[in-house]
Amino acid sequence: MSSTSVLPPETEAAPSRAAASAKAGTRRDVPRVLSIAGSDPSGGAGIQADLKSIAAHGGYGMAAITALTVQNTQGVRAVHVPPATFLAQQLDAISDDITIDAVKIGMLGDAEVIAAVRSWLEKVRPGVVVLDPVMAATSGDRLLKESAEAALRGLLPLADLITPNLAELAMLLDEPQAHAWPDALEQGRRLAAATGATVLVKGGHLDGGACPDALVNTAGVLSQEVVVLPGDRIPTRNSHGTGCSLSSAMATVQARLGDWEASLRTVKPWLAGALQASDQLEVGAGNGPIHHFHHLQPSLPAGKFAEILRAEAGPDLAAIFGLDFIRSLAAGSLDEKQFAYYLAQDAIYLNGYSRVLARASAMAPTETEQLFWARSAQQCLEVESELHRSWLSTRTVEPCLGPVTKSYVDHLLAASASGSYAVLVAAVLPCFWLYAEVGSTLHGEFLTAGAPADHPYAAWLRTYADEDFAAATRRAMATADEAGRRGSENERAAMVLAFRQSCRFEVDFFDAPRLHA
Ligand SMILES: Nc1ncnc2c1ncn2[C@@H]1O[C@H](COP(=O)(O)OP(=O)(O)OP(=O)(O)O)[C@@H](O)[C@H]1O
Ligand SMILES: Cc1ncc(COP(=O)(O)O)c(N)n1
Repeated sequence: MSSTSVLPPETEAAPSRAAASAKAGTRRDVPRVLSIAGSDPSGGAGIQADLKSIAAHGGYGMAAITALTVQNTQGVRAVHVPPATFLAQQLDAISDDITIDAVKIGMLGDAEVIAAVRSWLEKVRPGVVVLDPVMAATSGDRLLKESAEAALRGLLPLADLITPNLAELAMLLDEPQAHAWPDALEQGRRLAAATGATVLVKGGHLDGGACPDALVNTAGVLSQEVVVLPGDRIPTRNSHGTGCSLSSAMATVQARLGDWEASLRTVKPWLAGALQASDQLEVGAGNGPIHHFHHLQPSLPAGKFAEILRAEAGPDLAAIFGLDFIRSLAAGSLDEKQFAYYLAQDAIYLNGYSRVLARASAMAPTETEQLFWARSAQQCLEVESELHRSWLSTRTVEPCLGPVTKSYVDHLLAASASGSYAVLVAAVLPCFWLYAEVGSTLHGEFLTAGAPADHPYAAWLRTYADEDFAAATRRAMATADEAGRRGSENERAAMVLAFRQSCRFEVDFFDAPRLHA
């Protein structure tokens, strides 16, 4: 974490329990997340938004209040900052007793509060620190005294992630505000270089229909120096508290995943859904709050989305069973050259598929799902090497990448770059599902025929009766069903499209030996 490198040696005191836990690389399914921020009694921003956002991402939320505001969706009427010593006591009371997996810092109000937070951070050194440098409310009212701006700048190197909007970014650098996205990214780079922290540059205040966000770093914690996540602007006035909600969600998800990119890829679609569903809340006449728990209102019952996918796959499954390759494999009359081509392409495909599943693991919202995809990715590589060791070692076949294999893997890689975990899960599903269906049908036919030992493909057909693979398939289907139920209409439509394209590739994959062997 960045604070390790910027803290002066004398502050490197005995690490707290929290720091020890972070150093050990502990990832928590239910992270304990502390928000240090101001109170918004109307519930849309500040501490109240943070606690909802932390809970929405499965964290255990805690709150130390820096300031009380008198505000609603239309504006801020007054601000009261209690003594900073009292805040310091609250912070100590929490860290004396509780291991803190992540901290989100929001409204700080004045320089005394900043000093109290600073000395607590230096003492406790939590594993994840997200700093949202709140200066003003959406309404324009100030939430940080101008005289405290220098103190806020001094706090930045203690953060792992800083999440300024365009105005805050400019203030922190003492530069004019950027209005074009490339200029904002340049400023993000300068802030990252000056602080050693990763910077989340937010496009919420850009003009136009796009609403991108980007992670910028200099410390090599991202896959690239700048990772941009594009996004469409959702036409709503209800943006009160988006910055608060985003930063506390990032703190929570980061404490679980330990990967800023994966965290943003999880949080950004959630935030878009929360903005999209904000109208349902009907709170206030000004800039209303977002719907933090929109994703907990599945519009489909359990199993329904899987049923929809099953219906979508029907024609492709029928097409597979009608293919010469499948019929002659079942009958034992398949040309050996075609079978060898199929095996070689399968090995190449599995290698690409494994990489895509590893990406699903990186994007998974829970550790359980992360583990499932990681195990599946590993199993692909094991099956690939088994293909080489036993099935391909006795055959002479050109190990070249066939056109269908290439297109199929390219399609999966595109889905993995879509930014949507749900779409990726839908895209990888047919390789589990259709393969399992084909396998169990062929295996059943083989058994019905008395499992003839002289069948030239008897050994291969027997591999189809794998209960572990059937269990993994059920798991992948349940994950897709869950992602579909929780997703928006648009996301479900994108899932169905990605799923159907993969089904089509499954058909083509089984037909490829006839055309290309
Ligand atoms: N209309 C919108 N449609 C989609 N995403 C949006 C919209 N407005 C803001 N966002 C997203 O909300 C997050 C907060 O961005 P913004 O630049 O508005 O920060 P902020 O000003 O700190 O937030 P706040 O509006 O709460 O003060 C970003 O992820 C941004 O992309
Ligand atoms: C206590 C508090 N903290 C932060 C904000 C900023 O949120 P927004 O810019 O969305 O109004 C706020 N309005 N109130």
